[in-house]
Amino acid sequence: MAATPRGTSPVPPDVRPRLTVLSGPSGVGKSTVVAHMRKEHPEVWLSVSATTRKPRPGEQHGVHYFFVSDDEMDKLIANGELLEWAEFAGNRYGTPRAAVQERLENGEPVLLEIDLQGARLVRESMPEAQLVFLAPPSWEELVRRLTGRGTEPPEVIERRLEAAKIELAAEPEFDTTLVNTSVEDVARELLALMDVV
Ligand SMILES: Nc1nc2c(ncn2[C@@H]2O[C@H](COP(=O)(O)OP(=O)(O)O)[C@@H](O)[C@H]2O)c(=O)[nH]1
Ligand SMILES: Nc1ncnc2c1ncn2[C@@H]1O[C@H](COP(=O)(O)OP(=O)(O)O)[C@@H](O)[C@H]1O
Repeated sequence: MAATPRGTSPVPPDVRPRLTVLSGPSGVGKSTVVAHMRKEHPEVWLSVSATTRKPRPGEQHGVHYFFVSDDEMDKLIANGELLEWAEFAGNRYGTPRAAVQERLENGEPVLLEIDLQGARLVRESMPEAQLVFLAPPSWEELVRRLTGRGTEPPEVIERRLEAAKIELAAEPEFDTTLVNTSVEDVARELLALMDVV
């Protein structure tokens, strides 16, 4: 057996990707897939983002998002408390740094559900992260889902569909693409990618 050089750990480094980023256009089904996955595997930790967007009916502070004012968001950014942040369709969204770091230091898998700009920033700062793109079965189906969700007025849907065109074009930047035809299948595939099952 080869001697272990002094100062290095005899335990091989854990090369499994511990940070997974899930991105994809608004309405593709990211939240639905993640909720399904966590119902069966509550041990999968999802970062809760801060946002200046107003809560939708049923959304809870600290569960779906930390809903913050513009001033509070300014402070989070200025104090370096966000791992990344981006403006999306007129609101700002950011990932609180401390909670993510704590989990990664404990070797726990971490999932971020963030937009394309955020995914690019994570890739720059943490090249070991795996980037997963959730794609719709078709453009028509994406429009149907976003419209059918009924949570945004028409002008907001328009803005999100404009952003979706840019996001769909960026799919080749991602390590893996999952097509959201079946929520159950995608949730299973995502768990496997995260090495949870
Ligand atoms: N960069 C970044 N994007 C985020 C963050 N949290 C959420 N997002 C993204 O912001 C976009 C809009 O989110 P949201 O308003 O909840 O709409 P939804 O994704 O259509 O349900 C989505 O692409 C989210 O993935 C974050 O912390 N950072
Ligand atoms: N595989 C699927 N088949 C049919 N409808 C879906 C599927 N996944 C999600 N949906 C529906 O599409 C809409 C948008 O899903 P949501 O999870 O809110 O998307 P996102 O978080 O990506 O914005 C919701 O009404 C949801 O029930």
